[in-house]
Amino acid sequence: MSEAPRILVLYGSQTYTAQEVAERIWRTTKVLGFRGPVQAMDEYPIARLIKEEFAIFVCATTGQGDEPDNMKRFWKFLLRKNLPANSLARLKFGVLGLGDSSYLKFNFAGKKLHKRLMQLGGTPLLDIGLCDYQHDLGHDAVMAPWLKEYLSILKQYYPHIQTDNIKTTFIPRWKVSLEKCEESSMCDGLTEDIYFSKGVKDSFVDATLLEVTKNERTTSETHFQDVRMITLKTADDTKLNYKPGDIFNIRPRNSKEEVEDLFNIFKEHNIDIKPHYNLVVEEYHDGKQARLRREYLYRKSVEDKQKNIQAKKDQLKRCLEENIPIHGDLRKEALTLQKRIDYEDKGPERAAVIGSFSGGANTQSSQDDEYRYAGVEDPKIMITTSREPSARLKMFVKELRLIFPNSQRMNRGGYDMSHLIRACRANEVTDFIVVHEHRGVPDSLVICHLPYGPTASFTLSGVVMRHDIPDIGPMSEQFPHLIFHNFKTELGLRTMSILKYLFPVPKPDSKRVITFANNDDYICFRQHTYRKAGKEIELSEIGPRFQMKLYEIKLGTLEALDAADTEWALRPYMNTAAKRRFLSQEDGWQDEEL
Ligand SMILES: Cc1cc2nc3c(=O)[nH]c(=O)nc-3n(C[C@H](O)[C@H](O)[C@H](O)COP(=O)(O)O)c2cc1C
Repeated sequence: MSEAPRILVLYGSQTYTAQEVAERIWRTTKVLGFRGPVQAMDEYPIARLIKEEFAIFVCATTGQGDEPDNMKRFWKFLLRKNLPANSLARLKFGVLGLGDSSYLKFNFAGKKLHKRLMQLGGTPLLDIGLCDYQHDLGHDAVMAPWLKEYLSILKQYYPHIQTDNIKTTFIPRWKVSLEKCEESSMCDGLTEDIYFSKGVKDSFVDATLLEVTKNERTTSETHFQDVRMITLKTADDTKLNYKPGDIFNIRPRNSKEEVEDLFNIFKEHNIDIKPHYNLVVEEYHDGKQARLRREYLYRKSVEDKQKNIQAKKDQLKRCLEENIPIHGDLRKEALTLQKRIDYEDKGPERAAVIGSFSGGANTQSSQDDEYRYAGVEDPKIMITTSREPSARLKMFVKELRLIFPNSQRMNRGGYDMSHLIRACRANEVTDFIVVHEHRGVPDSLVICHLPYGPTASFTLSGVVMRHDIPDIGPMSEQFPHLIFHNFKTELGLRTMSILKYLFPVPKPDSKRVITFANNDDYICFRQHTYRKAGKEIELSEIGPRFQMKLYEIKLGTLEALDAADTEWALRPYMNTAAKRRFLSQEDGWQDEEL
C-alpha cells in the first residue's frame, strides 16, 4: 500500500489563536487521510522545507505588524540573502494570515511570509487568506472558505480525497446532549433553583440571592457613557459580610416570564425540551488539557529565551576572562549583556540548587516540568494492553499492576487511544502504561505521562513472570525503595525521572526494593524484599524480571504522537555505532556501588 500523502501545517502564533486554527486545519487533513505534523514554525527543522511538497502556514501578526515570537527564527532564516531563488521549487503552499483590521499593518506578517515563500520559488495554491478578528464571525469567516478552496485544489493532486463533506469533518468544540426525565423525579443535580444547584454554586465561595432595588443612571442623558448606580439587597433581608478587597461576582437570572416565553417557543416549533430536562454540555476536546498545553508551551518559550540569553552571557564571560575576541554576532549586545551579568547570574544557580529552574527535581527545563508535583502527590497509574491481548499478556499486566503502587488495570476492549487518554485525564491519572506483545511475548512498554507528556517507549526482552516461577514468595504491597544504577548522561537522568516518578515516596522502613540497572543501555528490572537475619541481610527476589531498552521519547501524549516533537529516538544508524551508549558512558557492570 502506498504511504499516505503528507501535508505540513506550520503556525506562527503569539497568543495561541493561530495555533488553535492550525491544529483544527491539521485535524481536518488527518480526517482526509493526510499525514504530517502541526508545529510552530520555529520548532520545525527548517532545512527540511526544501523537500516538502505541500504546506499550510497559519500566521498571526503581533506588535506593530511584527511576526510572532515562535516564528522569528524561521523568518530570519527565510530572509537570508544567500538562499537560492529556487530553494522551495517543490513546495506548494497556502498562507492563512490572522490579523485585526483595526491595526494599521493588517496581516503584515502573513503577507510578508506569502511573498517571501514565492520569492524562494514556492508555488501558492491559492491567494493568501486574510482573517480579520473584527469580522462578526471572527477568523472563521475567512478561514472556512479558504480551507475549502485549498482542499479542493489539493484534490487535483490527490483525486481520491473526499472534500465534499468537509464541514462535517470539523470536530465541534461542544457536545450538547439532553437528559430527559420525568418531572416528578427531576434530573440528577437539578434542584429547584438552578442558580444554587451543584456546579453553579460550587464555583462561588458563597452564593447569596440578591434583588435589585434601584438602578439609576448617574451620568446625564446626553453623555456618551451610561454609568449606573445599582442598589442591591439580600432577598431574605440578611446582612452580607464583606471586607475591602473582596470580589463580588454577579450572576444575573432570567425572569420567570422570559423563561416561560422561551419554552413556549420550543413548544411552538415542536422542539422537545421541557423546563425540567437537563442540558449536558461537554467539551469534545478537553479544554483544560488545551489550556495546560498552552501554558506549558508559554513557559517553554520563556525558558528557551532565558536559556538563549544565558548562553550568550556565558560566551561573553568566557571571552572577557580569557581575553579572546568577542564574536561578531555578540558584539552588538555585549554592553547590555555585560550589565545583566553583574546582577542576574545568581538566579539560575540558586534555582538549580533549590530544585530546578521549573520546580521539579532533576529537571532543568520544562521538558521535565511535568514532574513538578512528583513526590508531593502520589502517582496514579493506569495500565492496559494492545488490542486483543493474549492470556499471557494479560497475566503480565496483572504483575505490572502489583509493581506499581496505586495502579489499576483497564481492559483495552475496542477503545481507541484518544478515548482512553481522555478518560485517564478526567480521572487525574498521572501515567498511562500500554504493553504490547508479539505472539504472546510482551515486547514493548509505553509510558505516557499525563496530562501532556512525555511519552517514553521501551522494547521489552527476557520477560520472566512471577507466574513462571514455582513457589515464589508473596508480593509485598509496601511502597518500594528504588535503586537506579548507571544512569549518568542527560538522557540517562531523563529516563530515570520517567521511571522514578511512577512510584510514590516509600516509608523508610519499607522492605521492598526495585532495581533498575543499566548495562549497555539495557535496563534490567529486578524486584526484591529483604529481611534482617542477625547481622546479615537476606534478599529474596520476588519477580518479575525483564529488560527494557529505550527507543523513543516524545514530547506529547499517546493519542497525538504524530504531532508531538521527538525529544530523542534511537535511530538504526545509532545501533551500528558499536561503542556508543546513551544512558551512560559506562558499561554498568564494573561499577563498584550498586
Ligand atoms: C498586541 C497585539 C498586537 C497586534 N498587532 C496586529 C497588527 O499589527 N496587525 C494585525 O493585523 N493584527 C494585529 N493583532 C491582532 C492579532 O493578529 C490577532 O488577534 C490574531 O488572532 C492573534 O493570533 P495569535 O493569538 O495566534 O497570536 C495584534 C494583536 C495584539 C494582541
